[in-house]
Parts: sequence; C-alpha cells; structure tokens
Amino acid sequence: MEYPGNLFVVAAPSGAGKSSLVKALLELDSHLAVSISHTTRAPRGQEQNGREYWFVSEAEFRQMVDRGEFFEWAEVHGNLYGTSRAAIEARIAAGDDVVLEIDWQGALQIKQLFPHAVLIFILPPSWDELLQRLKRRGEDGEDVIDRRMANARVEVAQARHFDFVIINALFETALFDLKAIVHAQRLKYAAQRRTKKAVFEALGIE
Ligand SMILES: Nc1ncnc2c1ncn2[C@@H]1O[C@H](COP(=O)(O)OP(=O)(O)OP(=O)(O)O)[C@@H](O)[C@H]1O
Ligand SMILES: Nc1nc2c(ncn2[C@@H]2O[C@H](COP(=O)(O)O)[C@@H](O)[C@H]2O)c(=O)[nH]1
Repeated sequence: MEYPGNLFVVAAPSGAGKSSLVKALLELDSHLAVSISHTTRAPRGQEQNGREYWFVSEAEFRQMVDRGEFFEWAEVHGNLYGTSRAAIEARIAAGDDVVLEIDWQGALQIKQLFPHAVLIFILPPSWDELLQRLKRRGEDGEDVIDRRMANARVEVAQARHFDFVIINALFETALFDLKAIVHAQRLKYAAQRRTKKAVFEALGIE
C-alpha cells in the first residue's frame, strides 16, 4: 500500500526503553503521531483506555480480527496486541508521519503491507541492564519479568531484519539517534518527490 506519510516502526524487547524514547521524540516533534494499539492485556497502574492502549476482551479482539480491522496483530508475552486500520490509515493518507510501537512480528507484517515503512530496533546495552530496567519500572511481577526476559532472547535475534538498530545505553544518545533516523527519512522522502517545497518543509524552512 502506498501512502504519502512516513511510517516509523519501533520495536524492542520489553524494558529496553522504546516507549520512553518514543514519548520523548513525540514531545520534540509535533509532526509525528503515535498509533494507539488494541490489547487484551490488563491495564497497568496509571494506564488509561485510549491513551496507552485500547483495552479490550479477547472476544472483542478476535471479532476485530475476523472483521479485518487490523493492519497487523500478534500474540506477545501471552496477550494479543494489534494495530487497527482506524489508528493510522487516515493519518498517513493525509500525509502525517506515524510511529508504531509494536513487537517484531507486527513490524514484519507492516513492512509487507508498507514497504516504505522504516523499521527501527532498540537494543538494551546488556541483559543485566534489561532486567534491572524491568525491575526498576516496577510494573510487572516476577513471573511476567521472567517471561519477558526469556522472550527477549528470541526478539533480539530478529533485529537483523530491521533497517536500523539503536543501542539505548545513554538515553539522550539513543534519542539523538532516533531523531536522526526520522529526520533522514523525511529528507529522503522529500528528495524522492523532487519538489523544492517538500524539501523545504522537511528542513523546517519557511
Ligand atoms: N537509557 C536508559 N537508561 C536507564 N533507564 C532507562 C533508559 N531508557 C529507558 N529506561 C527506563 O527503563 C524502563 C523501561 O522503559 P520503557 O517502559 O520505555 O520500555 P519499553 O521498551 O517500552 O517496554 P515495554 O515493551 O514493556 O512497554 C523505564 O523505567 C524507563 O524509565
Ligand atoms: N504486534 C504488536 N505488538 C504490540 C502492539 N502494541 C504493543 N505491542 C508490543 O507488545 C509488547 C508488550 O507491550 P506491553 O505494553 O505489554 O509492555 C511490546 O513489545 C510492544 O511493543 C501492537 O499493536 N502490535
């Protein structure tokens, strides 16, 4: 499918810092919107329906699958997660840039549908640091953390299918890398269209 807006897909093992990086990026970039996924996972402490996720029952999720309402969906850490067409279609068709925070399975499905999507994988600096971040976040029980650490080994092996890999050791450095990728993609896209106007907009020049 071909749409005018850029599509950025950010994946990472749980706890590597993808949500923190995307949140910081969105605060700096008013031309970027994040897609709100549907999930069957229960909300964590401060999470709100329609803000972090649309929280739905498994039956509701499966009905959406049957109705073809998802661009992609996957089972991750024992729960179902999906990107609805409604979450992104209107935005990218209107030329806005959208970022998806999804797992590697979803990322590869999106690349099939949108070959121009830019796939970015966030790595933690070490396994021990990943574990510490999950523990320090304080949102998940020991069993959930164990499961996510075990799944992280499988997930990290998928990084080779991505267009870019960022190591999130120092937060500000990783954020700089993420910003640079977004900026570079916009420039590339603008240049491809070979219009002076598009290049100037990407550079933020009036
Ligand atoms: N560079 C960093 N250095 C230290 N701590 C970090 C760094 N980046 C993120 N963190 C912290 O690590 C924890 C996990 O980050 P975050 O929730 O963003 O991970 P995530 O990849 O989005 O996980 P999930 O997929 O489970 O949502 C948070 O407490 C966050 O503040
Ligand atoms: N394939 C998809 N994966 C998704 C989507 N939304 C989130 N996720 C991924 O699930 C895990 C766990 O998230 P958590 O919020 O429970 O910690 C993480 O890797 C997310 O990126 C989605 O729509 N599709």
